[in-house]
This record gives sequence, C-alpha cells and structure tokens, in this order.
Amino acid sequence: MDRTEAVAPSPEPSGTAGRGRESPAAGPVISMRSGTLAYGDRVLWRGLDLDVQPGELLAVLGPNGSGKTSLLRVLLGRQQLTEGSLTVLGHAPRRGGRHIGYIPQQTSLPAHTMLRARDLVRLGLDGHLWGLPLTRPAVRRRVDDLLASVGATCYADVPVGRLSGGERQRVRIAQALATDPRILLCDEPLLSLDLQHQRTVVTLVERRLRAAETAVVFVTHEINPVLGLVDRILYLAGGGFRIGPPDEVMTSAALSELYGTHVDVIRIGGRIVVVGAPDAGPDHPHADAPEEGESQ
Ligand SMILES: Nc1ncnc2c1ncn2[C@@H]1O[C@H](COP(=O)(O)OP(=O)(O)OP(=O)(O)O)[C@@H](O)[C@H]1O
Repeated sequence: MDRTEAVAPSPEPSGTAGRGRESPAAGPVISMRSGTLAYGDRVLWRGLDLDVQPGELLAVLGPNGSGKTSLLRVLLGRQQLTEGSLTVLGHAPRRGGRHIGYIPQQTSLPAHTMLRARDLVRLGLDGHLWGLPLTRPAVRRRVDDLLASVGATCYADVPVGRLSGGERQRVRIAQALATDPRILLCDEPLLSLDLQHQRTVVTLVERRLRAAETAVVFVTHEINPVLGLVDRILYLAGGGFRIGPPDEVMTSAALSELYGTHVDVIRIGGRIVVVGAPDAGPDHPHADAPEEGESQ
C-alpha cells in the first residue's frame, strides 16, 4: 500500500471559502480586543481586534519573527497579552483546554525513540483523560479511529522517529484531533512537506472544517496551498497587521503599506506571488535585505 495515498477523498469539492461567515449566530470562538504583544521594548503587534467564527479558517502570514507562533501561544494561554483582552470559547485562555487542538511546528525526533504513532495519538487523549472516562478498549478504539481518519493505520505501530515528515504530520493531526476540539491551531503544518503531502494535510484540515465546524487558525509561510479554504488572512509585519479576505490583504497596496516599502503582489494561474517583501520588519534584530518569495 502506498502510505502517502492513504487518505480518503474529501466528501465535497474543495475551494468554498466563507463557511465561517455563514454561522455567526453561534458567536466567535476567539475574540480579541485591542490585543498587543511586546517582548520588552519590541512590539510584535498592536491593537489587534480579532473574532474567529466556528468553521472559519484564518490564515496567519508574515515574515520570520513577526509574532505568528506567539499569537498561537497567546491563544493557548501560554503567553499573556501585553495589553488588551481575549476570550477563547467564552473564557480567558487557559493551558490544557481539551477543546483546543494544537499542531506545533515540526521538531525533529530522535530516530531511536520507541514512541510509536499510536502512543503519540494516545498522549493527545491522556492529557485530558480526567474529562473522558474511557475504558482501555475504548481508548484503543478511539486511537485506532483517529489513526484511520488520517490514513495512518498502516504505520500505527512504527516508532515515530522512523516516519517521514509527511507521515509524522498526519500522526500529529490525529493527536491534535483526539479530543474533538472546537478550535484547531496549526503552526506551519506544511513546512518541509512536498506538494503531495501538503495536499494531504490541507485535505485533513478541510475535512475537519466541514465535518465539525472547527475554527482553524493556520500559521503558514505559503498561502497558495490553502488559498481555496481561507476565509480571512491576518498578515503580521513590522509591528503592524492587516486582516481581511485574501483579495483585500494580498494586494500590492495593502502589503506595501504594511511593510513600509514597495511590495508587488502578482497573481499567476490562481497563485499569489509576493515580490520584494523584506524578510523582517525594520525593527527586527535580524532584519534582512528584500527578497523574492512566493508568499510570505
Ligand atoms: N518569550 C520570549 N521572550 C522574548 N522574545 C521572544 C519570546 N518568544 C519569542 N520571542 C521573539 O519574538 C519574535 C517573534 O517570535 P515568533 O516565534 O512568534 O515569530 P514567528 O512569526 O512565528 O516566526 P517564524 O516565522 O520564524 O516561526 C522573535 O524575534 C522571537 O525571538
């Protein structure tokens, strides 16, 4: 069996944006007002008003060091806002909430680790077992179901250190979905994946959006693989931000204003190419010369 092909097709065609805006009656699952995050004198972003609705996919873009991961940490209750207010599912954010699934940035695992794919997924359940009175057979069934849902059954018992980046990413998604979360936070889940594996990850996220109305905050350097799914983009750069539908944010005018320098946004064959965006804002300690990129 080709392990990279083991995801069943999405039940519906892809590319329908705007689901989150169809159910505003449920109210936002994330609500931030005038949010500012600074480390010492360095302001990453200031005055951020953000509502994320159930079933909405918010893509978070921006150069290295613009505060994308820090935003996820704030939503997870691991980092406090410097100013402003935030509720997540109606409460102040807190660590370990079972209604939030988190796919952290890929970190390398030692090749000799004995932790198997099913153990990793089970950890996603164990962290919350106080809320889930599951018997051992029920836990096993749940883990099997989660692995099957991401097409990872055939390597359930393989140590994760031996899995490829794409295989490991599927297992991480299964782990993040273990508690049936209402919010899914993804930190660059496409990083270092080839196109085929990128598509697999996007398909799994899309399925979750559609089947469960889970709100997704998707940090990425590459907007193109998720462009058909994105409701809005939050673009962070140089201590500022721009938020709105892709057609409003991904324009030369909007990004030039945000970066404070001329940036070209070109659309070719349904793809977006950003040319001339600096790697980091001028106040960033590692600010670099302008570079060409597909989408920052
Ligand atoms: N706890 C902290 N204390 C001080 N500075 C921090 C802390 N956490 C992150 N930073 C700095 O804040 C900046 C933003 O970091 P963050 O990881 O949020 O950026 P990012 O946009 O996710 O970057 P990348 O695209 O490289 O992953 C970086 O310059 C980082 O070094």
